[in-house]
Amino acid sequence: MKTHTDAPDAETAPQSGKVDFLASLKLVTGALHTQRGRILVSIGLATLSVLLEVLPIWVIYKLILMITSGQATQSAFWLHVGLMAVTIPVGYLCFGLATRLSHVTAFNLLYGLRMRLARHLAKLPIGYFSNMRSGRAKQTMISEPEKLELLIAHAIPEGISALVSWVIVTIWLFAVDWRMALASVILTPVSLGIMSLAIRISYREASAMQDANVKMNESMVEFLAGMPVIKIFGHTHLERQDTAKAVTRLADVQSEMGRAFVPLGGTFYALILANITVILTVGVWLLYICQIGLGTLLFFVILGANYSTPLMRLFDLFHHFAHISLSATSAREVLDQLPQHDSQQHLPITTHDIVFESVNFDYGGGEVLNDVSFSASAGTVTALVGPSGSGKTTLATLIPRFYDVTGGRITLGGQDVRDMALDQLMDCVGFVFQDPFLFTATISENIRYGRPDATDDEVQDAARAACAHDFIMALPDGYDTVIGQGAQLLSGGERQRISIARAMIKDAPVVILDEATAFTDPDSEAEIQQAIKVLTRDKTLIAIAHRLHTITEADQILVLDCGRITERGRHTGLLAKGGQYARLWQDYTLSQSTPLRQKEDLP
Ligand SMILES: Nc1ncnc2c1ncn2[C@@H]1O[C@H](COP(=O)(O)OP(=O)(O)OP(=O)(O)O)[C@@H](O)[C@H]1O
Repeated sequence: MKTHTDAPDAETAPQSGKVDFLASLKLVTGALHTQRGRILVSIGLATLSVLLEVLPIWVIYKLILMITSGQATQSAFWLHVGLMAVTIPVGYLCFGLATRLSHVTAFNLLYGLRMRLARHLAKLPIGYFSNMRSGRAKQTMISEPEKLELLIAHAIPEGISALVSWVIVTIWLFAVDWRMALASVILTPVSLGIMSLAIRISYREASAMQDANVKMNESMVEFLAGMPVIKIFGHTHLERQDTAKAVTRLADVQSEMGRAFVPLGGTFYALILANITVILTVGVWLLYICQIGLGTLLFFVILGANYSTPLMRLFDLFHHFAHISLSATSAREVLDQLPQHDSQQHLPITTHDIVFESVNFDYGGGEVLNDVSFSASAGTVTALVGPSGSGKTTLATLIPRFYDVTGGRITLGGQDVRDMALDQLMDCVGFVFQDPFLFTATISENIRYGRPDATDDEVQDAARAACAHDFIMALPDGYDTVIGQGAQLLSGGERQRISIARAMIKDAPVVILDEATAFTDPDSEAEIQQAIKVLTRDKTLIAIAHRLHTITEADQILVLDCGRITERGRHTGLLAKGGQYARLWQDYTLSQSTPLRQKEDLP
C-alpha cells in the first residue's frame, strides 16, 4: 500500500544557508516573460535618462570649443543652451517613467509570487505548518518576497542602464582623446576589484544576517503572543527574554557586516573621487605641452569625474544581491515542497462508515498510534476517550488526512481516504476543533465559511441550532459584527458555538468533534448537547471527550492508551467490566464533585 509522507521539517527546510546567485532571477523568470515589454521599455528609458544626464556635458564641451576657436555665434550659443534646457527635463522624465514602469512590473511580479506561495502552501500537508513558527512563516510570505522589489524595480533597469551607459561613456571618452580617457579609467580596475570583494563579503555574511533576522522575527512574534504569560510571571524586562538575545545577535551580525564592508565601501568611493586628481594632473600637463585644448580638458574634468557614477550605482545595488538571492532561495524552497498527494478522483461512495485497519502513525519521533483497528458505522456515534496524550486527536485528524497514516489504512464508504479526491474527502467531513479558529470577518461570514452559498436564513438557523443566535443578536452589529484579531473578542464558549454553527451549515455526513463543549458553561451545555444531537443526526460521529457524561449514550466507546485501543464497548458494559474506562469514569465523577479547595485545606 502506498504511503504519502509529510513534508520535511519546515524549520530547516526554507533555510539552506546556501546562496544561489541566480535564485532571484530563476524565481521570477517564469513570470518575467509576461512583463517583458514593460521591462525592456523601462531599461531603454533608464539608459536614455543616463545618457541625457551626460549630454549637457557634451554641449558645454562643444560651446567651449566654439568659444575658444572664435567660431561662436549668438544663434549657435542659444541653440546649445536650448538643447541643454530640453535634455535635462527630458532625462528626468525618462527616469521617472522608467521607475514607474519598473515598479508596476515589480508589484505585479510580487503579487504573482505571493499568490503562488499562498496557493502552494494551501496544498502542503498540515505537518509542514505544525513545524513552522509564525515568525518564520511571516518572514517567508511577507518580508522575503519584498526584497525582490529591489531587484525588479531598481536593479534590473538601473543596473543594466548604468552598465550600458558606462560602456558608452567609456567609448566616447576614448573617441575624444585616448590619453585623457586612459587617465579617466586608470583607477577603474582597482574599483571593480574592490566591488567584487565587497560582493563576495556580502554573500558570505548574508546567510548569518538572514538567520539572525528570522530568529529575531520568531522571537518577537512569540514575545507578543505570550504577553499575558510574560506579565503574570513578571518577566517583562526585555533583558530577561530570548527576544533580547535575538535582537542583540542581529545587531552583532550587522556590526560585523559593517566592519567588513565599510572599509571596502569607503575605499571604493575614495577611488572614484580620486579620479579627478589623475584627470587634472594628466590634463594640465597635456594642456601645458599643447597636446589638448581647454575645451577637451574641461570636458574630461566634468565627464571624467562623473564617469564612475554608474559604477557607484552598481556598487549600491550589488551589495544587496546576496540578501535578495537568499530570500529568493527560501521562497523557492517553499515552492519546491511536495504538495499533499491528491488523486483528484471522485470515487463512488454509497455509505459513510469509517474503518481503521491496523493503522500506525508517527509524527517522526516515535509511534503515536499503534495497530489501531475499529469500524464506525454510518449514522452511529463513536467516542474516543483516554488519558491526555494517548492519541485521540491524532486519530481523528487522520480521517480528513491532516496527516497520512504511516501503516495500515483508513476507509470512508469502503474507499481508502488517500485514493479519494481531497475536495471529495473534505466535503464528506465536518470538524469542530478544540480551539476553534475564527477569521477576522463578520459572524455571518465566519458561519458561512462552512457553505459559501448558504442564505442569511440558513446562517441564522445554524446559529440558532448551535445556541449562538441570542448572544449574536446582543452584539452591536448582530450577524454583521466583525470578530477575530483586533475586533470584537468572544469568549471561548461563544467561539465554540460559532464553530459548531459553521460545521452545522456544512452539513457533512461525517462529523468529528474534538472536545466541542470544552468551553461551554453548565447552563448552555445541555442546549449545545441538544444542538450537537441535531448536527449529528444520521451522521457518522467521532467525538473526543474528556467530559465523559457527554458520551454515555455513544454506540461505541474506544479507550485509547499510549496509541493503542485498550477497551471498546458501550458505557454500561465498560463500567461493569471494571477496567480502564471504569477508572476514568470514577476519576471523572470524583473531579466533578470535588471543590477547588476542600474545607480542611483552608487555613
Ligand atoms: N504535531 C505534532 N508533532 C509531533 N508530535 C505531536 C504532534 N501532535 C501531537 N503530538 C504527540 O502525539 C501524542 C498524542 O497527542 P494527541 O494530541 O493525539 O493526544 P490526545 O489524546 O488528543 O491528548 P489530549 O487529550 O491532551 O488532547 C502526544 O505524545 C503528543 O505530544
